[in-house]
Parts: sequence; C-alpha cells; structure tokens
Amino acid sequence: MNVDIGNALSAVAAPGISRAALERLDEQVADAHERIDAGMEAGEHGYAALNLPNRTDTDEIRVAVDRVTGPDTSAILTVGIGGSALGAATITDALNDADDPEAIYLDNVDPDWLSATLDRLDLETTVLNVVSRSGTTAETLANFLVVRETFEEAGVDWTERTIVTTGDDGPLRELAERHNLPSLAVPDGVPGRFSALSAVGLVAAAVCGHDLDALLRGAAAEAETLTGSLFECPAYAYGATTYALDARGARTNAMMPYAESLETYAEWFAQLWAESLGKDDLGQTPVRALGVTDQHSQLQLYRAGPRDKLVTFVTVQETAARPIPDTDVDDLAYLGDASLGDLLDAEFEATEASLAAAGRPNVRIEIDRVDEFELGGLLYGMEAACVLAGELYGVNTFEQPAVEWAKKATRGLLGGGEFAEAEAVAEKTELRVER
Ligand SMILES: O=P(O)(O)OC[C@H]1O[C@H](O)[C@H](O)[C@@H](O)[C@@H]1O
Repeated sequence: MNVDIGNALSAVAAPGISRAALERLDEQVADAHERIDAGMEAGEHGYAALNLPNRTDTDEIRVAVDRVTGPDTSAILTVGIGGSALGAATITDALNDADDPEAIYLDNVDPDWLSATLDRLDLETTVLNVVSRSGTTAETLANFLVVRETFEEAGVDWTERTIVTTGDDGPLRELAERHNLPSLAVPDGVPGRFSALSAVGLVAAAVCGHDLDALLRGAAAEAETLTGSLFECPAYAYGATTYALDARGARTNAMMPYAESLETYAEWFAQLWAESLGKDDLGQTPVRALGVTDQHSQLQLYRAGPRDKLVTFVTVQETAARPIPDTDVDDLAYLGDASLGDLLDAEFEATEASLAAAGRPNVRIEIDRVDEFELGGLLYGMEAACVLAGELYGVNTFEQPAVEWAKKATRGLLGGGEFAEAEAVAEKTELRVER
C-alpha cells in the first residue's frame, strides 16, 4: 500500500501537523520501531502477530479444510465474533464472487436473524467453521450449540463438516478432540484482532478457494517496509499521522474505502483501532464510512461539522471496466463518455479535494487492486500502523480489559456465577418517559 499524508499537513488542514513536527515525531517513530522490532524478534505477546506472514502454515490450513469441503460445498458458516470473525469476513467479502461458496458470519445472537439465516441454507453442503481464541465466548458457544442442534434436527452429521480454530485448551479444544474434528490453533501471542493472517482469518478464505499464499506474500512485502522512519514506511506514516492528528484534536477517524468489497474492512479496522488504542482515556474513535455511498450521508458533517475528525480514504487503482451507456438526454451526455470506474475515481478525487479545500485533514491509502496480495498488505499495514500508534500513545495495545466488565455482567445475569458486575446492572439510574 501507499500512503499520502499531504492533506494532513498543517499547511493544508486544521488540525494538521507541520513538517517540523513530523520530523520530530520521526525520532519517536525510530524508538518505537526498535521496541516493535525487539518484540517481534522475541515473539512477545502481540508483537508476534507481525511475524504471521512468515509463520502461518497454509498447507496445514488446506489439509484441515479438505477434510470438510467437497466440490458441492455451497456455503461456509463461520461462528465467531470480534477478532474471530472480522478478519475472515474482510477477506471473503473482499474476494468472493458469485461462483464461490457463500461466506456467512454468525457474529450476533439475534434469534430472528440466526433462524432466518439457518432456514435458507442447504445444510448438507454447508461447512461449519467455529472460531474462538479463548474457546469460552458466550455468543460464539451459544450460536454453535444452536447451529449444531439445527444440523442434528435436519439429519445432517455436523461432525463431518465442522472445523474448529481455537487455543490450546478450553471447551472448544475439548469438543474438537472428543469428536475428532479437524482443528487448527490460534497462534501463541496473537490477539484476536491481529489474527486475520492466521488460521483464524484464513480458513473461510481457503474454503472459498482464495490464494492464501498470495495473502501472506502481500503481508510479507509490507513487513519488509517496517523501518525506523515514517518517511520510508507507509504503515508507520499512517500510524504516526493518526496519533499526531488525534493529539491535535482529530479525535475521530472515519475509515472510508472507495470499494463496496472493502466495506467489511472498515469494520475490521474499527475493532483494531478501538480495542487496541482505546484505553487510559486515550484513543481515536474509529467510524465506518463507505465511498461513494456516504458522500451522500456523512460528508456534510466531515466537511463542515466540528474540526475533530480525520478522514482516511482507501482507494483502489484498478477496477472492473463497466462503461456507462450513452443516452440522448443532453444533461446526462457527459456520463456516456465515462465508465463507472471513472465516476468512482472522480467522486473520490472531488471528495478528497473538497475536504482539503475546507481545511479538513484526510489521508489517502492506495492499493493497486482488490486481490489477495494487496489485501494481505493492507491488513498487515494497518496492524503495523496500530502497533506503532500504541507505542506512541504508550498504551497496552494488545489487551482489552474494558470489554471484560460487560462479559462478566452478562454471565452473572444468566446465572453463570457470582459477579459483582451483574449486581450493578440492577442499580441503573432511571428517568423514564413513557408513551
Ligand atoms: O476469539 P474469542 O476468544 O471468542 O474472542 C472474541 C472477541 O471477544 C472479546 O470480547 C474481545 O473483546 C475481542 O477482542 C475478541 O476478538
């Protein structure tokens, strides 16, 4: 990926960063890089994720997947949530076409939606992919139990078509062993939201026939760029710029890919950014947007609302050729000389310029096309950017203790143990207005 931070400079935007401040920040980037490099070298928790391009065994994934797939595989149903769903979903949503098995992600426990999803699937030809790093996440295990029962009720042997990815121990690991299911391990030291380039993110891609090695090659090429300077490393340029802009008031980061196929990528980015950096009263709020759709929904606010935002564009250089047909309506004649890709490009350039003209900071991330290689680079680059930003903020990038509170409260409410957090739920302050 390439990154253009020109529109984040204070010469263009407010908030913005001056060239001199960038030079000073680059010294901090050099120190942070040393720390990251040492963490990678030692395989330390979290930093180990940046070693995945050279560590993930794609043959092992393919062998496991071969045990549950066949030429008639019509769908892959992934049961997982957060980091155990969003990386895989980003990849299959970006790369799948109509001929590939449908990739579905059960990352919610909404009973209406779950039932409707299961009702429309041909379970005989559906692969079940259960993913949980901890093996204990209530939503994932509850959904799995419901799905398993649905298979049984339909007379379909779920053990023949289920693949599990989980940690070395825990309830899911036990279940995989008891039923002799093909199973893969979440690699040591890799938090869920950094695991897209491991079995966690790649099983669904393998079932859908995508080139896992090209994904990893793209990530490895991005890893090669990690050096001690933001001026030489696109990932660090992005991480350092977002950090600097946040410190200067851009508290929100709107991730806006200009490709429908990258909509889920913005969701993945939101978890990466929020859970990694949102601690100690610090962190930039990620917002999901989509070009061009959200030009007609959110752009007004981004251009004229409070000066508390950075807009991050992701643009794709090559898109499919799809000419716009000629028309005899005079006012629309200009469209006939263009393709939909030309229109998309023009809309992106106009939006980027409109923000700059209003002095609103924005950053452009460019990828050549939406394919395995480029996507691997984008995912890796954003992870490295996040790790760098975490170093600059001085937070513990790889934990998410604040999420635990609600997990305990939920468990307590369902009778799964004594938790003080559950009692706090009953103490809610009310000021109700009823119809
Ligand atoms: O993979 P799992 O252990 O099931 O965890 C799934 C997700 O749930 C948690 O609540 C964390 O906040 C996420 O970081 C994690 O990705």
